Amino acid sequence: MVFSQSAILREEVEEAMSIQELIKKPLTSVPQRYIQLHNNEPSLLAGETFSHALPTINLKKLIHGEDIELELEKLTSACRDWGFFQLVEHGISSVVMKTLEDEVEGFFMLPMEEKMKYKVRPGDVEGYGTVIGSEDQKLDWGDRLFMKINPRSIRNPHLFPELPSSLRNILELYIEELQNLAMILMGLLGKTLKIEKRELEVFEDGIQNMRMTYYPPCPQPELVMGLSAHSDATGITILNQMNGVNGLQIKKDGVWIPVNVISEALVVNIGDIIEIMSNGAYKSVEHRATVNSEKERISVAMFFLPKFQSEIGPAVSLTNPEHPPLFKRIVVEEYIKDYFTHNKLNGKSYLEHMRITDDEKFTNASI
Ligand SMILES: O=C(O)CCC(=O)C(=O)O
Ligand SMILES: [Fe+2]
Repeated sequence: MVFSQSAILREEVEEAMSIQELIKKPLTSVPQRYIQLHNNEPSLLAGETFSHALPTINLKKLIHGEDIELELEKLTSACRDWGFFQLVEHGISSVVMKTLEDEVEGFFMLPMEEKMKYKVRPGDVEGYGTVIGSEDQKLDWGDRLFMKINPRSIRNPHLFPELPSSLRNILELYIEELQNLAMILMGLLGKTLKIEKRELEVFEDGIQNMRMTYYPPCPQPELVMGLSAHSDATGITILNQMNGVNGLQIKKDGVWIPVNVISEALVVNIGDIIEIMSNGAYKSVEHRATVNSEKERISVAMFFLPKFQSEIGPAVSLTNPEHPPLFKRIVVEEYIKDYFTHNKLNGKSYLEHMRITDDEKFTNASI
């Protein structure tokens, strides 16, 4: 009796942790906990066209092309007008991309007992499954593994080091390649913003986190959200929509628009920290992941932040009496701690919390 009760309990826990487990039973309607009313916001449907497509940036042309100034101009407007772009010719080989896709898919196909070894532990933000804050919290339609990756000393011993070795090996390679790519991009962003080079040094050997997500098909996709609307609390994020299934949407001028997958392209987006450092010249953009009724979607997002002990705030080279700082200065460690207690995934609310209010401007001016 005790055994069967605990078996039921385990099943319930596993269902809350994993949509893959939930949909093993025949399911014609979505359980209440997953229903999120998001359809009252205007959005473009997949077939509809938006007057401009998300910009595509060619990294090779940006570095070795014939007209680098023109490419830099394209990058500037992509960051300023969109906060998001597709990156092609990024230098990550097709073999690495394909191996990673197979290995990440392999992870989500592991039996539940295996994946539960990595489950989010009480009070933790890392691991497999959803961080459940309260009983009435709405749940997203996606199974995730979130891990801190760099510096190595912050790797959680029961997560990355314990992953199947073939997944770990390809991840090590991908993590390093993306770290190099992120630094190249950061340098280019600095150039377009005219931020002094040393102000971006905070990103060298900075913090790198990773979220792998498996979004199973859903019988009523219009009622759920794969990943709720949020902006990323990062410098930049590099997203790999690895199995070619659409689902990402970004909010542009108040309208949700779909980002179509371009084979082997990576999607780069500006996070809250670059919005702060650029003093609002580049803005982080709200985005979300939708799901569909036919095919699972798999993505890996890599997040790049400055070093723990560094301080972030509007770049000194961008602020002057005509352009006063719009955001507070804060040490990264503090920023991250506050983020996880204050916000989670909730629009751009955390960035707003960093904004210097009119009252504070007045107080500062009167000191
Ligand atoms: O899976 C996606 O398309 C979006 C992922 C994302 O935005 C995130 O992990 O922060
Ligand atoms: Fe995101």
